Amino acid sequence: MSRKKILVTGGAGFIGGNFVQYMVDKYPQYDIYNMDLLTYAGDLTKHKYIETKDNYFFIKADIADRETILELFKKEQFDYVVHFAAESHVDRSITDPGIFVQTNVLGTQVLLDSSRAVEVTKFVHVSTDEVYGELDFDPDTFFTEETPLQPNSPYSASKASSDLLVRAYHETYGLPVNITRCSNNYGPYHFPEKLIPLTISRVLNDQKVPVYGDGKNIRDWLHVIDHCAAIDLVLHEGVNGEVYNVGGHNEKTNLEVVKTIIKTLDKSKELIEFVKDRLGHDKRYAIDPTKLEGLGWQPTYTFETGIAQTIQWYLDNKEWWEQIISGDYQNYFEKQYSINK
Ligand SMILES: Cc1cn([C@H]2C[C@H](O)[C@@H](COP(=O)(O)OP(=O)(O)O[C@H]3O[C@H](C)C(=O)[C@H](O)[C@H]3O)O2)c(=O)[nH]c1=O
Repeated sequence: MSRKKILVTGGAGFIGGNFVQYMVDKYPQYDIYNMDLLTYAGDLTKHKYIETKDNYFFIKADIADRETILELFKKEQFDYVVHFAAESHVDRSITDPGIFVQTNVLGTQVLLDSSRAVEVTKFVHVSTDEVYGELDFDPDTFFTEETPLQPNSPYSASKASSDLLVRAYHETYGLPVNITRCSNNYGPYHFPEKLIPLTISRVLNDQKVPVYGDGKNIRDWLHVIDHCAAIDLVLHEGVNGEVYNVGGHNEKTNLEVVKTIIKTLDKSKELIEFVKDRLGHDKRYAIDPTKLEGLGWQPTYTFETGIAQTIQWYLDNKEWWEQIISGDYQNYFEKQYSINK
């Protein structure tokens, strides 16, 4: 039997990158193709260790480049596609929504057409709980797979649009798909524009941490490795056409998260700086993962164990994030900071 070919889009990013490493290690019998455009959030230095492995391949390409992608699919005849590639930062979508439509919506449609052309065995579309909109602060309410889509930001609207295209390709053409919708991920290689790595890196450098609004917005934190295990499970066991929510049952206010990091690093709360709120800032995300648990998934990290491991990782891998924050990122941060001031 020939070896299975798995295409992972966005495998130079945070979640996709962790997934590529997870799959290369776990499945020597699969060939893992990491396809990424290497935009500002993509970096290959994280893959040094797997680059020497026989079952890892890298392709630089733009998912929205129809001709190139279709040609590539015809040449490689991928068996499975796991689609992470996306513009993912909500703040950036508020200042520059166009690229989110181009990559997240158009790019997904190109991949769907290409997957149809070579009749892939499975297309897993990695999405987000933000497509459901926001919950209020009632702790007994959760997003389920039946919650209507009510995205609020240009980012979540672009992800909801791509989810609907994936659904439509299943309904119309019978493409074997799954959609996964995760809560907020954290862990190694998280790009420092996002709350947790931004806080860790700034606190380590004794710099102020901007907290939007009153800091009471709630996110449900999921360790990236638990997320990778969930996607692996859905890839192999997911029922075609189904959506699976992935959440860690770790709801925290942003202020709790920031204070935990400051305390763990033994720094002062004076570093917290309350700034203007994000436009259309969703109040609360929380996921009911019962359906996925039915396939046998359980998170292995609590927020407490996961954040301790993550902080330690950032302490041990200063070189990785220092090289990022000293580049173009600095301009981005200053611009964003002045918007929020
Ligand atoms: C960057 C930043 C954020 N925040 C607040 C805003 C949010 O309430 C919370 C987390 O923000 P972040 O931008 O890290 O993540 P979300 O906007 O929740 O979205 C993230 O989780 C979902 C599931 C995805 O799908 C997104 O791709 C992913 O970026 O902290 C601050 O208070 N200060 C800051 O400097």
